[in-house]
Amino acid sequence: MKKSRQYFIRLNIIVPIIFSCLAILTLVVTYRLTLYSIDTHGDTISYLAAWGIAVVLFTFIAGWLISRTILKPVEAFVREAEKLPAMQQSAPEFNTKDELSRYTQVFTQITDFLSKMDARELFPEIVGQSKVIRSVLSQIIKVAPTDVTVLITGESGTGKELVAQAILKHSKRREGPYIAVNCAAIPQGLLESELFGHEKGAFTGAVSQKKGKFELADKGTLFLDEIGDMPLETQAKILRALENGTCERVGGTQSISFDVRVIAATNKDFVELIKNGQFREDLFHRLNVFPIHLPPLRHRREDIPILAEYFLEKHEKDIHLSPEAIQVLLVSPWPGNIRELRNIMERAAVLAEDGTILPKHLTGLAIGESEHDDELALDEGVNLDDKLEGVERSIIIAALTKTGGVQVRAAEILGIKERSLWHRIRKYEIDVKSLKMHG
Ligand SMILES: Nc1ncnc2c1ncn2[C@@H]1O[C@H](COP(=O)(O)OP(=O)(O)OP(=O)(O)O)[C@@H](O)[C@H]1O
Repeated sequence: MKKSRQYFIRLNIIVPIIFSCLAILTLVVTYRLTLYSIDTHGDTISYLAAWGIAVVLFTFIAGWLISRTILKPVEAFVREAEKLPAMQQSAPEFNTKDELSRYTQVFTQITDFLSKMDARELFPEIVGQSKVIRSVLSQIIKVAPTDVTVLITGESGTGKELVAQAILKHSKRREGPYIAVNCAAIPQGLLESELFGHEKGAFTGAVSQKKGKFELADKGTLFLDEIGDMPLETQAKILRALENGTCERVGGTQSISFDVRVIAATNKDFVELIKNGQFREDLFHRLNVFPIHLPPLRHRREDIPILAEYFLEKHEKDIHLSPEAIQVLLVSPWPGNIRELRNIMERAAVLAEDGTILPKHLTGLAIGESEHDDELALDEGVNLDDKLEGVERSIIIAALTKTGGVQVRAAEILGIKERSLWHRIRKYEIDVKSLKMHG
């Protein structure tokens, strides 16, 4: 049987071509008619008007037919999409708007849904649904498959190493070696020999030749943690090594090539370090190719209840947080960030005898020293509405976490109508499903 040939037609090219042809046709017909009327008839105006109306009608009908043909499959898609349970759950008001708004609404819902699904499926170990965490996940998706150097910044315990591992997991080098160096944990005198290796007898104690981390990470990834704590001389050597793709072992003369992707992290403020002459600006620029910043937990309080439930899930016993405990967690300053939250939850899980964590079980938490000042501080560019919305969002998430995502009960707790809660859930883009998952 003869195979029929298949063509791929791009709508965004074909539609403008069709309409351009129609416009050209209209111009040619009008021009011809004008000439014809002037040559043969005295009553030019009525002839022109009649033909003009005919041409306009023709163009309109042709345009309508074309757009119907194009929009028919779109309409069918939107109708089918609206029937999906996930869509009905999140948007029961599709029929209220005009056609264009309806299409826009459905497409926004679908893309939103897909992006969340994608991120959650790809990074199940990174918990959180704040805007900032979603933006971090989309940055990871973009940068992971490339060989670009990544600089992760953020306070201690914000998840920098977790993010570095997520990048590695989704990179082309995931099968290659992954070498992590904590630059702050290695004594200054030993750091260079750790990074670049040393030859036998290079210094007292160098009883044999040793490969450096750059060499060991060849064809893989080198994670330079706490890079802000690196001494200036080592910084100069790191810069040279990164620029040239080669290094020399301490006490050696031979140049060793390496093919390494660098991910660096620090909890220090580079602006301060550079200003104080503690960090080389050129090395900073060499590392800062793709920056990812992880804000402290107190700046993304909406993630606290989900993270807390996530850490409790790991516990064998069925343990839940009381609403009072959630409120306490929400106002704590969290200087140790997510690491501190994890530790507090682990301790509370042991202390909660009947499976419910109460405020008294949250031992070691800085209650009363709440850094509300941090949140409510009148820093430059403060926006009252944004701050209030952040607080409102956190309270709604706390209620939804408590009810395991059941909106009727959450609305009761909050003393608002279910419909009003639904509107707020949409406004703040709260992912109720993930609360069900972790609740
Ligand atoms: N978004 C998150 N979801 C789940 N667990 C998290 C998240 N962020 C951090 N954690 C957990 O918190 C702990 C601390 O994270 P991590 O070691 O990555 O922080 P860090 O920023 O590298 O800290 P440091 O600067 O002190 O080295 C780890 O147990 C990590 O798994």
